[in-house]
Amino acid sequence: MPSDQPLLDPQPFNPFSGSKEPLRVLLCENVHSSSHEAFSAAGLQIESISYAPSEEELRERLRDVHVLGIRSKTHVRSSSLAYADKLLSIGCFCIGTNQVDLADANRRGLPVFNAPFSNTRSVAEMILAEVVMLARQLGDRSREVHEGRWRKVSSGCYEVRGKTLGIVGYGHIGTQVSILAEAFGMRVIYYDIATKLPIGNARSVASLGELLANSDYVTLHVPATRDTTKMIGATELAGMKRGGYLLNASRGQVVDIGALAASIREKHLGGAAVDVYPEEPESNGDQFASELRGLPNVILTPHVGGSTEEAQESIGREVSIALTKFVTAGTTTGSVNFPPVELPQVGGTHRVLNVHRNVPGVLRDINRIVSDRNANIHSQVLATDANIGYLIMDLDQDVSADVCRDVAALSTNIRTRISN
Ligand SMILES: NC(=O)c1ccc[n+]([C@@H]2O[C@H](COP(=O)([O-])OP(=O)(O)OC[C@H]3O[C@@H](n4cnc5c(N)ncnc54)[C@H](O)[C@@H]3O)[C@@H](O)[C@H]2O)c1
Ligand SMILES: O=C(O)[C@H](O)COP(=O)(O)O
Repeated sequence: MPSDQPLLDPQPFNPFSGSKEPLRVLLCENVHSSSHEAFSAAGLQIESISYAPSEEELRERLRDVHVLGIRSKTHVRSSSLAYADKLLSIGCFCIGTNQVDLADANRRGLPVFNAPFSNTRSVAEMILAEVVMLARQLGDRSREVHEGRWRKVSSGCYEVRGKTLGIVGYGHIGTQVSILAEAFGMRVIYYDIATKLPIGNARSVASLGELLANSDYVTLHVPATRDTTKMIGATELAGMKRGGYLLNASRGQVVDIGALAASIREKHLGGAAVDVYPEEPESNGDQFASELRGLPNVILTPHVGGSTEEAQESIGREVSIALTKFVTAGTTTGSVNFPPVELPQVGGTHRVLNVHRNVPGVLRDINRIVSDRNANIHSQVLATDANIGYLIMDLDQDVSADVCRDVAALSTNIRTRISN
């Protein structure tokens, strides 16, 4: 059972990061081994598992873990974080971070990192491949020939040249898809809630409805948010062209799967390519159930949009470097839920890292502690957001442990440690 000591209470100085206890990293969901280099160089001990642990298993494992690495399927909720006494940081070895309670991690002083670009191109290439596969019904033809059935047909099969691709969410992936689609001779329109620079000849449209009504292919590249949940349901599908195609490699909850299956069965849509689902199996070999199984011209893939050797290798390096920079130097640049701080360390000093509640007077209290110890601050930087303040300071080595202990005892303290 978890201890009843929630982390939001001011903690006594926990010297684990300044002591000789080895730091441990838990990597879930087959995070690429390219991550090991940075972790090993920083002296972290690595444990890897191939699956997404359940909430209960994660809570148990987190008791003894300093750094957690996950991909898109491991849910990290407040109920797990509440008792993760040793945890310093979380790395999402992917783009999406909706699987982590980012606000709660922020309040607990835990920066979360991701890899915002490393699998972008892989997703975009898959989408273009699927546009052609849908246009030519290649998924069905391939299955038939595998089954020994020879069906050479042209009816209902088209070129993509001159057709309109509608992109919902014109961010990193959406713009890459836009470039590749134009190279194929497609017309591109897009809809985004933010004003975005059109790439090439792409044109923005004013509403989702306008995009759906004017596209032969609609591809979704939005993040999982409250607004994008079931953003494509029965009404939106009915608003698409008869014979149009829907592609979803964003997040499962963006599309109402029942409505999509009905639209295909009723032959309103000509096909769909789906990579992500509201419920996904936790590991390879698990059974997968969906209303979409067996429907004509529906390509189903097991959330592999970002699963290429190039992307995974690059993500492994990028996120492990960000995590080790945070563990060793407190750097939070690139974190998705923390104020960005990066400070070159002054030689011969110890670095104190403090996360506190963002209320007036904290810096004054901390500087008074340093001054009472007759210590010299070699460098100091503070950054804040609405909830927390994040402070790095380099101090004389002989006073750092005392200062750290006193700062950790402040009522505003969330986490304080010495990185080295
Ligand atoms: N299938 C996969 O393996 C895979 C791989 C990588 C990413 N993804 C998913 O793709 C998503 C997009 O990735 P990205 O790197 O392009 O993200 P991004 O943040 O660069 O772009 C997302 C775009 O969506 C826009 N947007 C947000 N809400 C919107 C709304 N309600 N309506 C219209 N536009 C909206 C944003 O303004 C932004 O331009 C990720 O959040 C992730 O969930 C899936
Ligand atoms: O958010 C992402 O980058 C994608 O959904 C890929 O996630 P994965 O690493 O679990 O394949």
